[in-house]
Amino acid sequence: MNGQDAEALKARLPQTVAGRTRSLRLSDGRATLVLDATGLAAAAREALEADARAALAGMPGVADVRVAMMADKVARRIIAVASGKGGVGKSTVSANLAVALARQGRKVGLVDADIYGPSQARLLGAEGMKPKARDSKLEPVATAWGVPVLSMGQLSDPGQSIAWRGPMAAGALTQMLEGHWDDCDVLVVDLPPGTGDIQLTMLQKFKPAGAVIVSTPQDLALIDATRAMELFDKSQVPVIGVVENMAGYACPHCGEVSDPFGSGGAEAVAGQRGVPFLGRIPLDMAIRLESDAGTPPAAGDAPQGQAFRALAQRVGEWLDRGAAA
Ligand SMILES: Nc1ncnc2c1ncn2[C@@H]1O[C@H](COP(=O)(O)OP(=O)(O)OP(=O)(O)O)[C@@H](O)[C@H]1O
Repeated sequence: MNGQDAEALKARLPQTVAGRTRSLRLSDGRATLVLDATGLAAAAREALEADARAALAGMPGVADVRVAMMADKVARRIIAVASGKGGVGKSTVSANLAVALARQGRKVGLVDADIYGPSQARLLGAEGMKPKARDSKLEPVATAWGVPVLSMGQLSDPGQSIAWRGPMAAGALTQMLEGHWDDCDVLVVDLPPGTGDIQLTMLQKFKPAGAVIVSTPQDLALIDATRAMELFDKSQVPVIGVVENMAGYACPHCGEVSDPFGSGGAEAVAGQRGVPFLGRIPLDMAIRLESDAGTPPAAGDAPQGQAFRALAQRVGEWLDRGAAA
């Protein structure tokens, strides 16, 4: 082994590789390089490794190249799904976004923080399953879709109406977010509508990496969506974009598409605020029926899952851009 030779090789590495080099050894013509891939998305990691191999292979005294990649534990990123108004389909979007992101091969968990109507256990077919506690932390409930879930609904008995007041709700949110999420690197959080205590706890204690805003095309929903965006802006949480739900209704009998709530409003609002428009999800009977049955449309390949898969594609690209930055 020759330390000086290794130093000479290191000096000739391109800057992108040198900046991530943890160690480089040269022994009997074999260069062994350890790279720090912390925070890099898969494609960026592969590109880094290819650059390193190409650079070392052409250097004097190198007959063989070994590259090892290591990464510090990547911080878990929270995606908050929010709306200004109730009933716009925020829970449906959260569940399907989480399932579609998991289908991309990501480790995704779902937190249902909707104190007014926790519905994630039903949407993911995990109704009646109670999380256990281990080392005084909650163990998320596994679902058939590879997305573990913790929900406000699981923390109270079914049918028991709980008046979650501020501190109690904030405590429950904290318990859920501090659960055993193990290898989940993305947590989708279904927030209650509006701008109340849960939102404040979320923003102050567990700052989300970004927020997805759900709105229907109605004017009223759009005004409220703008308010929700302002809250995230004030807290310097980037708005990943706006989704328009229940846009366009295809009549199951004649196929004619109508727009019961108007159309295009969410895209216009996104444009005004300079945030991306993430797409339209049609008002589709199949979405409601599958959601009620606990089989999220995004888990299948039928057309009613398409808009959710497209949404997850855009959110996934946003996550990868953040990871590579
Ligand atoms: N694109 C859609 N097509 C058809 N039905 C939908 C669609 N999106 C949501 N729904 C239905 O609308 C109802 C309300 O949706 P959801 O519970 O997701 O809304 P929410 O915004 O989370 O409501 P809340 O604020 O009450 O929690 C549900 O019955 C759901 O199945």
